[in-house]
Amino acid sequence: MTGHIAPNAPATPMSAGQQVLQATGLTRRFGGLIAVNNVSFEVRRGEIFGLIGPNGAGKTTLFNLMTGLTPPSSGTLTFGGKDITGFAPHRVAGLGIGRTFQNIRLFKILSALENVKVAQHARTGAGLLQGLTGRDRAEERLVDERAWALLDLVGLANRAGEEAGNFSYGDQRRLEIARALATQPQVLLLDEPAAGMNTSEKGELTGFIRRVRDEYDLTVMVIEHHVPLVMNLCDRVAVLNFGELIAVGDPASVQKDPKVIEAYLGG
Ligand SMILES: Nc1ncnc2c1ncn2[C@@H]1O[C@H](COP(=O)(O)OP(=O)(O)OP(=O)(O)O)[C@@H](O)[C@H]1O
Repeated sequence: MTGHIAPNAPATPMSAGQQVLQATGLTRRFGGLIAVNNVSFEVRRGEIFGLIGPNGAGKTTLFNLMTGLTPPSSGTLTFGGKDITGFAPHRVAGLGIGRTFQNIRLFKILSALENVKVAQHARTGAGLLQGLTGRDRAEERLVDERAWALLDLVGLANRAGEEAGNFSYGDQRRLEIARALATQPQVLLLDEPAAGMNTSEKGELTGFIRRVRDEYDLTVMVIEHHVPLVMNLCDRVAVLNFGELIAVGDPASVQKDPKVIEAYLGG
């Protein structure tokens, strides 16, 4: 593939299986509600790490804590051994943690290609206008080449000129992933990537996420309600319930855990 984007170089080189992210006692209160309660876990380099739990369990809040969108009430988060607790979203993104959102956040009136290009310029510090007009020709050519490569990866290169708002949910979610990859992450956080997808799109998602992980040398965290997909896709799964982490482990053991069955999976 041409125009492959090298992932961010970590501050300290990390090898497969080594811890990339570490949450220690992460807690977030909203008034009297504890949305995330003293959560500790680690994510290892190269793994696909699932996050499941009932509605309102705190999954998206945990992603928001990990990407700087919401500051924690207490606890710490390290990335590649560096303490990033309380860092603003642009700093977290700049260090190499990219994400997609549960509610799709594409620029609906921009084309697929423009959406990816804007994200690349956001990474290089240029604003939206510069993102669309470019700063110099050499850089613009590189940005263009990378954007096409990303659209190719997510299967949308033949629709590069179409407005994002016209795409199906499944295509919009794939475009969001291309846009997140344009920020050159080492870790990619996917918030409900299968939401709104039809059965065949869901069926293709596992292979697609694995391919993206392999091709871009990523670590992936994924929130997903579709249990068969999570169990098939993930190397390890964490389960939240009322803000608390009630289980972490490989899919088979998590599925058998009585606490998880009672809270989420049902009898
Ligand atoms: N900004 C906020 N202000 C107040 N309460 C919030 C805020 N964000 C989240 N909450 C509350 O925190 C709890 C956890 O919400 P969160 O969205 O993280 O859960 P979730 O597991 O992602 O749910 P879902 O599966 O439905 O998306 C919920 O009770 C929610 O209402």
